[in-house]
Amino acid sequence: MPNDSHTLPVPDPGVTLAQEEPLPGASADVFGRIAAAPDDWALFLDIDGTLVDLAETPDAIVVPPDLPATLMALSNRLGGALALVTGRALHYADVLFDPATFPIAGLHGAELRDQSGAITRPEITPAFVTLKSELAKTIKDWDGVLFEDKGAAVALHYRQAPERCADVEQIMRRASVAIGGDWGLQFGKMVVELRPSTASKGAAVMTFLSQAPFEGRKPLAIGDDVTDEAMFKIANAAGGLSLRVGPPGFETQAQATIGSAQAVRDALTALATAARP
Ligand SMILES: O=P(O)(O)OC[C@H]1O[C@H](O[C@H]2O[C@H](CO)[C@@H](O)[C@H](O)[C@H]2O)[C@H](O)[C@@H](O)[C@@H]1O
Repeated sequence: MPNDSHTLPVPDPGVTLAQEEPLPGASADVFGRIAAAPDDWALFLDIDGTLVDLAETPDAIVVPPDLPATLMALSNRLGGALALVTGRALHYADVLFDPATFPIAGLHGAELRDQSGAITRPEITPAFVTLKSELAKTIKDWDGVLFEDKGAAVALHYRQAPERCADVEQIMRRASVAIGGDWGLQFGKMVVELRPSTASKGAAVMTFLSQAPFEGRKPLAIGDDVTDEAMFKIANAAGGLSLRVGPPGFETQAQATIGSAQAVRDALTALATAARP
């Protein structure tokens, strides 16, 4: 009996080309290309602002109940070539998608767990532990400023106190000078972080691409923030595709944009459930 479901296009969730002249290999039909050849592609997915909507605080995000299973189905479809690449600490990200687990890079690439489950983690020095506790003490009376201890990284969030932006930047710049070159500043959405200076989402994507089951596949990187630019660059250089979540018009290395985290989820769901060609 003929099965022509593979001829049904994967719905285009509103992908917009970032450039007037698309880069070679870029296409508005990003997800359709993957649906047509799932064995050729690997997916690298940011979490906050990409898989889940941004929220007032890091703990207030809502993971849609069907998202872990959707990602697992998609991972199976791609032969396991799906990795999360996040600024969150690895253990925190795992909890979000429990019981599903994936290869993952945490702390903007400083931590990495590969397909075999092997984990690499940066050292947390006593000096960094002391610095974190001094930061926590300094901001304890700053209403609305949140301290996020991520182990080998630390974040100060000012989403609930935007008027504290300059104070947060200043204290983190000072902390960066105090701790020295092993840690670097990472700016993000209403947040300033100190993360291991070797951390790079681009380097993490490169590491994954050198290993099974990612090796030999073209990467699609999807993200929404400054930290994701490094993985866009690597995905482009590797002959893959890159999508930035948000409206068009931002300066970005991404080849195209997609409107929202909801649009990303819809596209991934369609991809996970589309019939195999
Ligand atoms: O690389 P990502 O997976 O996008 O992680 C980046 C940072 O995400 C989290 O902070 C951001 O999301 C929060 C929840 O929506 C929001 O309240 C905050 O303002 C955002 O900056 C996370 O808390 C950080 O550790 C990540 O580095």
